[in-house]
Amino acid sequence: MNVSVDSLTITVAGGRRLLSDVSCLVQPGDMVALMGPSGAGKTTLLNSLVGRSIMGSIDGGISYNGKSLQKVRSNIGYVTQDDIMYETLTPRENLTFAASFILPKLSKDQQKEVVEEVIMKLNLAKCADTIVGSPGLVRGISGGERKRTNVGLSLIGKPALLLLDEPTSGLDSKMSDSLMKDVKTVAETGCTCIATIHQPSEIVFGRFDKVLLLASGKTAYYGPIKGLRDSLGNLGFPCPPGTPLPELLLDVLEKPGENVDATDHEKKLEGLRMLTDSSVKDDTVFSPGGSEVPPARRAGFCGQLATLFHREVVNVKRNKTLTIVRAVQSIAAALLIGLIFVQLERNMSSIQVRLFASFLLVFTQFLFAILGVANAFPAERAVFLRETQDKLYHPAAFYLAKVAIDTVLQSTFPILVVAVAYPLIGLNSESADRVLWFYFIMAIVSNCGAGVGFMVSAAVPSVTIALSIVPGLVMPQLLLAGIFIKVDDLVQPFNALSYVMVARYAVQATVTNEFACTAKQDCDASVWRLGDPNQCSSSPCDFCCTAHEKLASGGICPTLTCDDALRFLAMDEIWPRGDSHEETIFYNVVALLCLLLFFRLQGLNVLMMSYRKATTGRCLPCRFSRSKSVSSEVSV
Ligand SMILES: Nc1ncnc2c1ncn2[C@@H]1O[C@H](COP(=O)(O)OP(=O)(O)OP(=O)(O)O)[C@@H](O)[C@H]1O
Repeated sequence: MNVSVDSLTITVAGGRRLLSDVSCLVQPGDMVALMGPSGAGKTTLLNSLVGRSIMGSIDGGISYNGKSLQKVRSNIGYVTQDDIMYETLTPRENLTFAASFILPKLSKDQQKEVVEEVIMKLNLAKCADTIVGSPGLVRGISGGERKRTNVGLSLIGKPALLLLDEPTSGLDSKMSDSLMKDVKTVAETGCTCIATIHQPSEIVFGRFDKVLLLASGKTAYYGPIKGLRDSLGNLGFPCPPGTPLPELLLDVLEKPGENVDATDHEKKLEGLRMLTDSSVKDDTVFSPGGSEVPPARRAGFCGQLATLFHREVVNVKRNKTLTIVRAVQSIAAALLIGLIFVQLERNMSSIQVRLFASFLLVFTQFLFAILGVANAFPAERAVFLRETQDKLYHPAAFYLAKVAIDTVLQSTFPILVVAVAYPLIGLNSESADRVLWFYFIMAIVSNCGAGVGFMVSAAVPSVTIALSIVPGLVMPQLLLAGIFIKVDDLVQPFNALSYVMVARYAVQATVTNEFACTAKQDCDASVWRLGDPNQCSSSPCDFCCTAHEKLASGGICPTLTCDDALRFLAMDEIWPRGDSHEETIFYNVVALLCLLLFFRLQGLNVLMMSYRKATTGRCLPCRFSRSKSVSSEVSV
């Protein structure tokens, strides 16, 4: 692909110019090194070339075979500086999933052939079936192999333009040379390659055809590398024999030392710029050209969804430890709560204790779910942002696949909790309905926790930030659930806030479920309200009084039936409430489902905002943005 950068100027707020009148023409098959001192504008230029988030006004433009970026975006491969990929998958699996997104028209066998070709081209055969791993955490492939896999992900679609951001950073000289040799092989197939590079060795530098030198956002030189050492010598720059050319170039761009005449140095730099100008202004070179590049087709929404779903299943299977930890956590919490509240008596004091036990079970599910997601998603967020910026799939497809698998997982853990804690505590098991309702409420709470966790972790870039936000979201659930103070007695705005608390509806539903008993025929209130506390255990009523309780209540047991218990807990004044226990449970479950839907939709909203922010520098779509600044995607 032919890339023509024409007087590109990027100005950010405050009038600072990141790039100033940068021009160059890169021909198909050229391998160009983008060099300059730190802060010279290399990354800014590379980001502009791929339309990544740049806040500022852009003058001039970039065309690709004479076309705009939008028309050719899918033909551009961008290798980010960080090797962002699924660490639980092998290089072959990462490449295979990429092929499913990028080459949907090809059969599975043809996609496999492309993957194998990339593996061969990048010398990945030896490590193709080893887990990528995470440096310092999970042993996996080497740094160089990760880097090559990262390059491979961009090569799957056979891009016509390959942009690499510091591909050799973190690699030793041997690995760097081996990688750039591989990139050269790609360039030789006609792919235009542009790479930012920091102090390459002479051998690595020699693999490039041209160099674009930037200094303070301006072009210092653009042209062939061959003969450059002689040109520098002719211009009067000192070129001691044996000094590597990249080092010489960076020295040339550095501010002159005290012993050097600044005007003379500036004159020499101008001479270097003149060399550039002669090649850029050459009409024959600047004419739009390059072979026609057909736009690469991406998979449709359903195809994306199927691949993402498959990848998520594999990812969850590989991340077994996380799932096991969450399961063990659920069982341990259920066991602990079950043993603390073991086999509650059916006396008055147990009424309040049943409320606490139900709340604790609900609360721990919420907490585990929110923490689990907030801990795990930020690592995936980086992959999501890279892949959506490369237009591999729509953010909604990613979210749907993720939510589908997550819903199954989040609904599984409460089974363990109910199986362990319910019989241990001796909660209402009058009928199977009671147990099923309890499980259903726990499952929704767990999903709500995951929904909130997702909203947080989709918004922020790191686990640390996500985890520091979580307590702020969990505390209100604890305080406004109606456990410590009845929700009706809460002062404003806490009362209003309690209407959006998962814990409020979960407690109301589980407590109503617990005290939804069938009235006992043999319970004669007139007898048992004044009855002998010593016979408490033989009371035919739902609840009886101990001697202390009777004494404290003035010699009368106020609570005998399940309905009395609900009145005692002020559950007869809750909102929402139906005419029967079943209706009340149902309405509270509907409220929980509404909250769940809200969290899940907000999760998608936050994910879309993160995607837009990474792509265009704005959170809102263009039609909602009042900003006058132009993003690279719009103007380039
Ligand atoms: N959005 C922005 N607003 C203001 N200044 C910015 C913005 N983005 C980048 N800069 C500044 O622009 C200059 C060029 O940044 P850039 O990242 O392109 O440099 P670089 O040549 O890639 O540097 P390095 O080699 O250190 O990565 C830097 O001084 C940077 O601080």
